[in-house]
Amino acid sequence: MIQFFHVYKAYPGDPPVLQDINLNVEKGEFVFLTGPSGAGKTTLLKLIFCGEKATKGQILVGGKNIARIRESAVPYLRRNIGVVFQDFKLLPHRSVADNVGFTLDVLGVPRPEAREKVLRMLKLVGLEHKANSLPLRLSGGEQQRVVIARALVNDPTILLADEPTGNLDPALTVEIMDLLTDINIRGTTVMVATHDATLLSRYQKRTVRLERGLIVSDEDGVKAARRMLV
Ligand SMILES: Nc1ncnc2c1ncn2[C@@H]1O[C@H](COP(=O)(O)OP(=O)(O)OP(=O)(O)O)[C@@H](O)[C@H]1O
Repeated sequence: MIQFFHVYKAYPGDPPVLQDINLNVEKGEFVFLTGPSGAGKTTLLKLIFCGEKATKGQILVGGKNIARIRESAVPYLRRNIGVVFQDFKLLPHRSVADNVGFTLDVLGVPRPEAREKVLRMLKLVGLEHKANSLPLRLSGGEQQRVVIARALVNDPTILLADEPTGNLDPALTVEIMDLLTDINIRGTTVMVATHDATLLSRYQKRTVRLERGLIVSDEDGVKAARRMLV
């Protein structure tokens, strides 16, 4: 589903942010991406949805080489990828339903069909009763669930989440992680960047660790959780 072959990313004048990344994520997998601040987690996720371009190497997403993709083809790629990033904020003056349905509006999906999809997504994240509320009237955890519903409304095959529980207390963290696990069980390939060790040991998923732009380990869930305990 997602394959990296000898991928490098460097910004002009700086040492590489990612170096010789080789990674294979199968359809339906759940993968944690971890490592210290500045290790390159966000950058790696951005490469997958063409938020950044690789300097060198090949990246296949659903079999397509996206390192060489034309600018005009990027929106088509993104239809298959849901993104939960801190910098993609909710529109404060639009209702929860409008926020979730925004992409469908842009894509020209007919209103009744869009409405049905939005309600299905809000139900999935347990917020159908908040469809007409404004985002700021919701708790932090509820807002994050709206962000997840927005990322999923177009039925993407891949969900990328960058520190999705970053600002949440432990109870809400569990709520969001359970939701992501549920989405994964339904068939979506999920990648989550986090430096929260509690998440890694609690959820026991495949864990790829980055340090200074290099993959230093790639372990299945049980092994990764065991390592967290020593
Ligand atoms: N647009 C940019 N221009 C120059 N350097 C950048 C740019 N974006 C990221 N970097 C650098 O790339 C490195 C990796 O950043 P990245 O955000 O991917 O790390 P991260 O592991 O996600 O960190 P954090 O956990 O703090 O979010 C950092 O040193 C950062 O300063």
